[in-house]
Amino acid sequence: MRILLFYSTMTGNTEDMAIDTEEELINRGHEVELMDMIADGLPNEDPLPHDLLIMGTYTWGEGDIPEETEDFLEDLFAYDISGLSISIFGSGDHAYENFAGAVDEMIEQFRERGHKGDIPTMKVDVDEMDNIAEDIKSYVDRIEEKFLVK
Ligand SMILES: Cc1cc2nc3c(=O)[nH]c(=O)nc-3n(C[C@H](O)[C@H](O)[C@H](O)COP(=O)(O)O)c2cc1C
Repeated sequence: MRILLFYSTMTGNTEDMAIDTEEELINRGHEVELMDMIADGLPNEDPLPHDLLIMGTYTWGEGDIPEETEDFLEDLFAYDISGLSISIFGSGDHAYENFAGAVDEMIEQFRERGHKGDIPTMKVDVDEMDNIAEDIKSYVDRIEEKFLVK
């Protein structure tokens, strides 16, 4: 599959998850473009021709989507995303009431804009960040089960 993988990060956890996910996807033969939501932004071209759009975000405030992820979504929602294959992951901290709440908020926003398909997700706690290999493998398993046309 041709995959666009975007992430936003403040202290690097979500970036680490994005890099490991990219590596796992490449090892399985997929073509991945890894991009930073702030530094790279959404390409001017229509993102729809890609087979899959994966987005990673941290959570801010009280379960909120960080501003840079919001800005990215605003650009993305200029397109008709209703039929887009998407997946969302996030890093969070169970010390907060709303664990990785930005992931759920993002799903809500996609639903509000007419996206009806399944959205595979992965959430990882800051304390588990040193040991994410299994999380990443099972996440990519679920992505392939859902989207890979055999
Ligand atoms: C001010 C602040 C608010 C946060 N709020 C939440 C939250 O509501 N839920 C959560 O799961 N994590 C919350 N976090 C934790 C971050 O999402 C977590 O540390 C994450 O791994 C940071 O990702 P990054 O390293 O990619 O920037 C918050 C962190 C800060 C500094």
